[in-house]
Amino acid sequence: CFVVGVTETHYSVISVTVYIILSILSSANSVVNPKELLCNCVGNVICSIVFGHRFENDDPMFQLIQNAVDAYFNILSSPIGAMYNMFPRIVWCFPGKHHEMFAIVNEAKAYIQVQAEIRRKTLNMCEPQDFIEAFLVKMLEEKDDPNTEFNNDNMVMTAWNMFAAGTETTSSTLRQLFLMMIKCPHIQESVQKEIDEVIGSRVPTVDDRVKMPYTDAVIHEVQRYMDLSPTSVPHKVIRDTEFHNYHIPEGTMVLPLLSSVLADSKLFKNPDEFDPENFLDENGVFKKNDGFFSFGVGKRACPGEALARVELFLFFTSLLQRFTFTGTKPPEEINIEPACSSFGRMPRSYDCYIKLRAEE
Ligand code: HEM
Repeated sequence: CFVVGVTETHYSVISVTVYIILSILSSANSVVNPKELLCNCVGNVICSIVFGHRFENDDPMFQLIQNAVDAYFNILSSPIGAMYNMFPRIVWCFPGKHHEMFAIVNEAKAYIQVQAEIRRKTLNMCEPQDFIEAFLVKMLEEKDDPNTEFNNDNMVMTAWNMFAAGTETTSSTLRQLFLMMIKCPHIQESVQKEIDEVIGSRVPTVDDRVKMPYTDAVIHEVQRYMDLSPTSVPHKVIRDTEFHNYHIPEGTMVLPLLSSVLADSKLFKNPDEFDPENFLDENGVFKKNDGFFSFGVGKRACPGEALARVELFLFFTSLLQRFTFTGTKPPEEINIEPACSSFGRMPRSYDCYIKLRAEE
């Protein structure tokens, strides 16, 4: 099956980074809200994987997908979304914005389907070029297996899931990362110092991460502190289960409370504070922490973790290598506490200056 290796991912991220840097350059030194910029670049990484190429930001098909993801998250974060998650059949019968959301998500899925039809005609079984082609190859290989999961519906759904699960999560984390840099300029300076020493002016690579414990610790700590998905996603117990003297009957819905671990004072010093030292030992070496549950844990943990970690590292270092982020108000007035929605904890909207470091 098509596996997105680190190298392919790396090149997708880097090619998208060039565009984001160019977009920032055109608005450097003026006030910007980084949301659209970051959503577009993360969205284009998923496009590179699913469709095999990136889009211009004003491409109508790219905008269709971005709007579908946006509508999906707006509903997911709203009370109607929370109600729909619990009582889908009842809420479906009521009028409301969720119907508009389903309509636009269906348009995005129809686009994925059209792209699959185009690829079906010229499919090279030996060299799939993107996720859709790889899925089609698997469908053909397993066409005689009555139990195969590789069918058309699953192709469309998994491609859409890459957008739904892999864009807002990563771009929100990036927004929170840069917000923390604005709030804590001394931390931003230390990250930039490490970038200058380890990477200099060349293009960052994933291999740099092991040589950059401080930067890695900052990224981990931002993820821990922001606690993007406090209750993870609901799971259902598939058989009667005994767990720590509790009997959990088959069919029970279970919500893993990731926050209870991410904010455990036995695992993290001052868990309510933002402190990269949580992931560093006394010699400044990166220290793994078993309580880092931002991507969930176990068999159903996030399958996009490796991709997300590459994106966070490469976008963060590529941008701080060239730019410094500063706020439009003094750091002490900046609220870094993520806003709670029914879906998760999202960074607050903010404006900032993105200044070229060469001009500092
Ligand atoms: C910073 C970025 C991300 C965070 C914090 C994150 C976090 C999570 C969490 C907490 C879960 C639930 C795990 C569980 O049920 O225990 C999850 C599931 C999932 N994530 Fe991510 N994720 C991120 C990025 C991505 C990316 C980039 C992709 C794919 C391109 C992705 C695809 C998925 C999918 C498909 C699931 C559902 C897995 C299942 O149901 O078995 N995620 N993610």
